[in-house]
Amino acid sequence: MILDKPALRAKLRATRDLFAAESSSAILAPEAFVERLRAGTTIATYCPVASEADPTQLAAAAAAAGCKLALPFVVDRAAPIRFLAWQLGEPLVEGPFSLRQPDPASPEVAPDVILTPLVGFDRRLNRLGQGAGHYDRAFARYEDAWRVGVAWSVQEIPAIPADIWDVPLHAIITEKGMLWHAET
Ligand SMILES: Nc1nc2c(c(=O)[nH]1)N(C=O)[C@@H](CNc1ccc(C(=O)N[C@@H](CCC(=O)O)C(=O)O)cc1)CN2
Ligand SMILES: Nc1ncnc2c1ncn2[C@@H]1O[C@H](COP(=O)(O)OP(=O)(O)OP(=O)(O)O)[C@@H](O)[C@H]1O
Repeated sequence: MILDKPALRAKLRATRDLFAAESSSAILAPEAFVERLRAGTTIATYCPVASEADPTQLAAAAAAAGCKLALPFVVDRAAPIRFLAWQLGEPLVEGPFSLRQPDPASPEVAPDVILTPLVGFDRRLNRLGQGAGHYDRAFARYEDAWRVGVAWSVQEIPAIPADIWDVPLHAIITEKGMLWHAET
């Protein structure tokens, strides 16, 4: 079992690249996800880069349910991300790490649901991210938000080595469906 996070990240990114190159699956919105969406609440989604799973169908389901959308805005590794209001189809600007981001003049919003990109996950809903702590810090700031990871099923490994600051997810959605503990 690989225990150090940088080595795990490299292995999982390679697995993800291979899977995305060969597969034409899409991430669809599971019923249990749609049922939890409430009109007027704010859902943070993300714009996928490279071989990341695409959350567009989840964001579209949220918009159809009357939710407001937001996207993360990142300046660099050190600064925390901020969630800015955004609507499907609204223009994006180039950001660091090849990201496409919302207009920086958009208002900052507090998300009720955070759709979270990830590099790896395990069945206990631990996640491994990019290593900058951007989502770990967002989870600490918005501790009441519903934390939903979005990934390809091949990104699952038996156990993610968790550090004390790692906050587990409430649910993970892959092309195979939603993994969650119903009580959360
Ligand atoms: N699509 C997307 N948006 C996101 C994230 C993400 O992981 N994916 N973030 C998550 O925190 C935040 C941005 N933070 C990031 C921090 C580090 C790297 C990074 O080190 N990227 C690597 C390449 C990664 C790869 O090949 O998958 C690099 O640029 O070398 C990327 C994003 C917010 N927005
Ligand atoms: N709540 C927090 N406040 C400040 N720094 C934090 C917090 N949580 C994590 N960090 C910092 O973020 C860095 C990255 O952590 P880690 O390698 O666990 O990220 P990750 O699991 O890849 O997740 P992420 O997607 O959030 O980057 C660590 O240096 C850690 O100290």
